[in-house]
Formats: sequence, C-alpha cells, structure tokens
Amino acid sequence: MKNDEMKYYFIVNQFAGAEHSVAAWNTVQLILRQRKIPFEFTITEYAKHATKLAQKFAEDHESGWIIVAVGGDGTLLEVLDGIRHAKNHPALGYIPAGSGNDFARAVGISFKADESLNQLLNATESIALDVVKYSDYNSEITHYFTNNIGIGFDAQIVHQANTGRKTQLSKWHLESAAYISAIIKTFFKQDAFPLEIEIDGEKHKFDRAFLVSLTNIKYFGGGVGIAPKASLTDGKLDIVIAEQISFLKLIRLFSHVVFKGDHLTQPEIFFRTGSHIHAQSFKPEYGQVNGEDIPKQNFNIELSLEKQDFWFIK
Ligand SMILES: Nc1ncnc2c1ncn2[C@@H]1O[C@H](COP(=O)(O)OP(=O)(O)OP(=O)(O)O)[C@@H](O)[C@H]1O
Repeated sequence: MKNDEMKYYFIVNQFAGAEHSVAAWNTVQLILRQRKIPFEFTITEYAKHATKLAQKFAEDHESGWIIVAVGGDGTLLEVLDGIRHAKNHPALGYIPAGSGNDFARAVGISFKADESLNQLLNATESIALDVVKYSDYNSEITHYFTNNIGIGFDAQIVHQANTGRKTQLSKWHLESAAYISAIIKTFFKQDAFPLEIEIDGEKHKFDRAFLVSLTNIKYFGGGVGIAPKASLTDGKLDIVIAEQISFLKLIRLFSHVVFKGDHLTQPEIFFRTGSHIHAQSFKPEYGQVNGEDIPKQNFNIELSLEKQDFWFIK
C-alpha cells in the first residue's frame, strides 16, 4: 500500500502528558493542513472513550485507514484495546504525547510531534509487533496492552503518581525529586505477598513477592530499563520478579537497573521469558497496566501474545 493512499484517523487525549498533548496535537494538525493531507479526528471526552472510538471506527471503515493514538501509554493501550476487540484490526499509528512515553522510547518513535508525524506519514508498510492479551478471571474481561502489567511495588508507585496527577506535573521524570520520593515512600508501604506463576507450563511459587513485572518492552515507569533484552517480535513476555528485600539492597539493585542494566543477573531477581503465563496473587495488591491503575485485588490473570500491525518508520 502506498502511503499517499493511506487515510488517518486520530484519537486525541488532550489530558495526556499533563496536557502537553494539546501542543503536540496543534503541531500535528498544522502540518497536516499545510501539507493538505486529509485526516479525521476525535478528541476523547472521558477515560476509556478512546477504546470505544477505535473499535467503532475500525468496524465502520474498510482497509486503508490507520488509527492513530495521540497521547501517552494509557491512550495507546485504550486505542489498541478497541482495535483488537473490533472484527478487523487496522494498523495502529502513534504520536507520543504523554508523560512516560515508554512504548515510543522502546520502539524509537520521536517524542517531538513533528518528527513522530513524519515517522507516521513516511511509513510505506506496516510492522507486525507483539501485543499482549490478558484475561482477568475476576472480572471475566479480556484486554490488550503494548507495554507491561505490574503487580505490587511498581503498581503502587503508579497509583501514587496517578493519584497526584492533577498537581504533580513532574510525574515519571526519573530524575525528579517527586519520583524518587514516591519510590522511597512506596517501598515502606508495600508489603510482600504470595504469588504463583506458571510460565509455559513451568510452575513457580513465591511466598514474599514484592515487584512483579510482566513486560513486552524494555521500559516501565518512564524510562526505567526493567527488561533490557525485551523484544517486541520474539512472541514472548519478559517476567521480572523481586522478592522483598531490605532498603539498602533496593538502592543497590536500583543502581544496577539505572546505571548498569545488569540487574537480571543479581541473586534477588527472578527472570524468565515465556509466551503463555498464568499469575495469581493471594493478597489484595495494586496493579498497573501501561501506567494505568488497576484496582487493588487478588490477581488471577492469564497472558498470551498476538501480533498487531503498527504504522511508523524508525
Ligand atoms: N477526556 C478525558 N477526560 C479525562 N480523562 C481522560 C480523557 N481522555 C482520556 N483520559 C484518561 O487520561 C489518562 C492519561 O492518559 P495517558 O496515559 O495517555 O497520558 P499520561 O499518563 O500523561 O502518559 P504516560 O502513560 O505515557 O505516562 C488515561 O487514563 C485516560 O483514560
């Protein structure tokens, strides 16, 4: 398919990136109008609206359309969820305009709106990447995500950050004092919890799980390289589990994560890859998916991978 035959439908979350997405969207519109590139768009009106919009648009339109998410990792997840729940699955484009932008960081999409738009418009074919389907046995729903799902420590940090969203504009800036202080506060709030996980038929049991990250990409939390070798084309998730450790050990481990990227070989870390995962936690815990809160619960989830067409060049 030639790129001048493609049509673009943008789904815009103006609340993403502490509302910096408004500027990104203005840049995108201006360039599209200057270049006389036809497009359609909708501004989301409420949380999860993007999912409904994407599903409806996919089902009402024939091939030749790219559905483009404008926002952060949460908006990307919502648009993906709509596309995967539609009967057809059009290609997904992305203009990162969030706070963390971990997916864009992982695949090499620019954080600058004019550059990411060029990466979208200059693409001539789709790229099939892994996305994750997860079934929640508690609510009997199936969702999709691009990045990761976390239970415990990282999820509680997300919860703290999202709760303070309206005032805390520095959310997810690794170097920010707000972020570091959220990590420290959360460390002392987070308890250990029992977890059972089955990875491609192999069962593992943890009595004192603390951080559980099931990740499709290298990053979580706005640039923290939790899974340095994660691949979006290997058909596998990276599973990183840490049991409860002392604060001093946490600092040591965190410095391995941030400065050396060799934490997966440290004795405190359990690391596997797998394509079919069933995880159960036996104490109510916070969860996060693509940086979005999942209410506190005993988790009982099953994950597998599917391919989704994306539309961008590197
Ligand atoms: N019209 C709206 N009103 C209120 N919330 C909305 C609206 N549209 C979308 N949302 C919500 O905004 C939230 C934040 O979106 P998103 O994750 O894209 O941005 P971010 O958190 O700034 O970025 P990142 O996840 O990359 O850090 C999502 O939970 C989404 O459901």
